Amino acid sequence: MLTTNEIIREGHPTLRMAAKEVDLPPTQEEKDTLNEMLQYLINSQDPETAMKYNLRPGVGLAAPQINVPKRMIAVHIADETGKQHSYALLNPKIVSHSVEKSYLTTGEGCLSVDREVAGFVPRYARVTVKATTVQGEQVKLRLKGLVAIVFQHEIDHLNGVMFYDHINKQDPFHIPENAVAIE
Ligand SMILES: OCN(O)CCCc1ccccc1
Ligand code: NI
Repeated sequence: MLTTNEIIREGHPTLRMAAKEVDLPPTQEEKDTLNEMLQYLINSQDPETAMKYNLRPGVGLAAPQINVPKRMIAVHIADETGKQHSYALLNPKIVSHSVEKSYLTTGEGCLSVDREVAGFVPRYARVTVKATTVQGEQVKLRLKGLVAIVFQHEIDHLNGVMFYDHINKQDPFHIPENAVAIE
């Protein structure tokens, strides 16, 4: 089972690499890895399991974070109605996005970053993502709100981008032009 120890931290070169597209259909090993990434998120959000295995909670995980430079991401997150959504995706791609921006009012963190980095991270308010699920189906997801932010954070990892790369150096708490604040 994946634990937080397997997550590489900033400074590790893999976090700054462009991850490689996964040839379809994925190998059994690739499917297992992606399912383990999703299971990590589910475990990390269960208080008992997180306590038992000392798991740092996360809502998303990208394969480069476990030193696998492949274009695979997992997201496990509740929406505003409290409904849990799980995604285990191969080769996710943002195919279109809003002009409008959004930002998480708490700022962002990262399982690969063992420090607080203050500041707002400008994101697209809405994104359309095309991907292949671990079960092999093509999906087209139209996302907004927190899940849209998480997807952008994860897809950034596939391109060697860290959340703090987006923070305004002159004014970290600069609010992007008429951006949507996500609590
Ligand atoms: O790459 C995922 N990971 O480092 C866990 C944190 C996920 C995350 C946290 C805040 C805003 C967007 C995404
Ligand atoms: Ni991250």
